Amino acid sequence: MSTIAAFYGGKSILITGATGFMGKVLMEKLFRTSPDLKVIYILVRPKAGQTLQQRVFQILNSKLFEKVKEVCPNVHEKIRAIYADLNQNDFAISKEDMQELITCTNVVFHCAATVRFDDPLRHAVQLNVTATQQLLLMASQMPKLEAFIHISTAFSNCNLKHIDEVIYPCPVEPKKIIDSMEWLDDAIIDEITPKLIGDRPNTYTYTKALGEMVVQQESGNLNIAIIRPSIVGATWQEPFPGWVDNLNGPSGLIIAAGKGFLRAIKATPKAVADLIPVDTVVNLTLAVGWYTAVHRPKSTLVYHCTSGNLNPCNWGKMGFQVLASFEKIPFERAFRRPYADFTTNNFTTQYWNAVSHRAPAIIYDFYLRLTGRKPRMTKLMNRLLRTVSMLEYFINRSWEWSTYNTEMLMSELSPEDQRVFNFDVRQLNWLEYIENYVLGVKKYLLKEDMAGIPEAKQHLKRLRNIHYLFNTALFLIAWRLLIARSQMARNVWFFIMWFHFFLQAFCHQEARSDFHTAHVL
Ligand SMILES: CCCCCCCCCCCCCCCCCCCC(=O)SCCNC(=O)CCNC(=O)[C@H](O)C(C)(C)COP(=O)(O)OP(=O)(O)OC[C@H]1O[C@@H](n2cnc3c(N)ncnc32)[C@H](O)[C@@H]1OP(=O)(O)O
Ligand SMILES: NC(=O)C1=CN([C@@H]2O[C@H](COP(=O)(O)OP(=O)(O)OC[C@H]3O[C@@H](n4cnc5c(N)ncnc54)[C@H](OP(=O)(O)O)[C@@H]3O)[C@@H](O)[C@H]2O)C=CC1
Repeated sequence: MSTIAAFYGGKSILITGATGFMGKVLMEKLFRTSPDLKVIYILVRPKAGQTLQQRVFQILNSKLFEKVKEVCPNVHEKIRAIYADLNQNDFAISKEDMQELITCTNVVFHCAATVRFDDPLRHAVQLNVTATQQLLLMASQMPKLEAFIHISTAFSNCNLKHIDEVIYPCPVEPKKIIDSMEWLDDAIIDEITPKLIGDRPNTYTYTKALGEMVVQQESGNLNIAIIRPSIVGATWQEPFPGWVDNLNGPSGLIIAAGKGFLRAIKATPKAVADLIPVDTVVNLTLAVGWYTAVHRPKSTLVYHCTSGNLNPCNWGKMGFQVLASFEKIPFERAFRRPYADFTTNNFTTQYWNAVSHRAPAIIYDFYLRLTGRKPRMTKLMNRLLRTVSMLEYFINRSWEWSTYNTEMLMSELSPEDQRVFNFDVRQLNWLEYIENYVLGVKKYLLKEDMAGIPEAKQHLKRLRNIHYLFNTALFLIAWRLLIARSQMARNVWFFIMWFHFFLQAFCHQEARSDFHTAHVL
């Protein structure tokens, strides 16, 4: 019998962010491994016209929860959705609900956050810092509380190259930031944001760092731990491989590449792709909950949930494998054939953006106009390129995260716990994982049927033929109109062709050698 699973038996557990990507997998695993737990309280807000009950119903009836319903048929009785908005004072929780939460909760998992990179500082502070402070205040009044687990990110200190499992101070105290958000107006906040975030790339990483400081300062007598996952990806094993339900991290780019919208990206092939499957993060989180409650470490321990130092993969290898997976598992109705060029300098990035992204979008919009339809591709492409530019910071650098606490915890687990709550990322086979990831994106995000694969392959063949035809036609028209008529045009044309092929050869050479070395590495 697993000691960790037994620990959660009979417990009342409070989860924030339970409707999010990680929160759902956390709930699923808890119900599946500890079906005798007493209750899971989840703080939920109504969203997109759905009531709390409708949101919970949708989660419990999703594919993710199929196995849970077998082992815990009364799961809907054990989940208690509490109306809450983390942006409001006291989270807008009713007095009765608050009383119940304070009296009964044994373990808190704080997963809620805004994970948007472009959130205004005021909003990111409210959710990632102030809400954490308020939750800690609530927790300090819970007489039965055994552990409080805070989910942060491995990138909260991405301004450093080597990151230890410690809480690093920020130059301005979180309390001062929280206070200033109350009286500064939006224009001033926007003006001081770059100065406050300093050498971090966005408000997300900055406010997650402030959130950790708040945890340290407000911990009081609580048993607290912080988990820092890196880039959280689809499930590796549990409840089944490849499950994913949002576009964050690599998932959105996998779609953009598979549908042929994104064919080149500014990424360093040799940089470490520190991806971590969501079920690995959840297993570590549950193990940390148990360890913190039972062993009560004297100080707040930080656990890095990363893959880079134990089982490194790089972006070159990942891109290569994603592309290889599209051969077997093509997406339906692709705009162009999937292709991936990794470039490392701004000039080639601009070149590919113009030639591979913007030009085809303009031509397609022209075609839509000609056929009496509304053009939309240029707008879509601009949004995609904006998204890609926000992710570039993370795919052109490598970080080293030490994992002493995580490894220490692994050695503390019984063989049974190591099996049931496996977070040993050394066992992960990247090629298999990425193929399942692409399959999961197709099935669970795009909701495409596997039966459509032969037709998708046919479509890609047609696109290849259109591509050849288009290039040949373009060449013949140019030749007929210009080249045959004037010597000057001929010279210019030969120069352009030479320059184009030289650039292509140069870019391919650069991408290929990086790709090759990265793949070999
Ligand atoms: C040549 C190709 C090779 C392909 C190889 C593929 C493998 C390489 C993968 C590389 C991945 C690198 C990922 C690095 C991530 C670092 C994560 C750091 C860890 C964390 O702790 S953060 C948690 C994760 N958070 C995020 O990922 C949030 C990122 N998203 C945002 O901040 C916002 O969505 C963004 C990007 C600012 C866009 O905002 P906005 O313009 O307001 O638009 P929307 O959010 O409404 O979305 C617009 C549009 O874009 C789609 N979308 C959203 N996110 C992504 C995404 N990550 N990738 C692609 N597309 C995305 C969204 O669905 C919308 O589409 P519509 O069709 O509805 O318009
Ligand atoms: N995904 C990743 O790559 C990584 C994530 N992390 C961390 O993991 C944690 C979970 O992330 P993830 O699951 O991916 O994020 P999601 O964006 O999928 O989920 C965020 C959750 O927070 C909830 N939430 C946001 N605002 C409010 C609010 N005002 N009131 C109540 N609930 C709110 C959301 O609720 P709703 O459904 O109503 O919007 C949702 O349940 C976060 O702390 C994040 O920083 C760390 C590293 C990487």
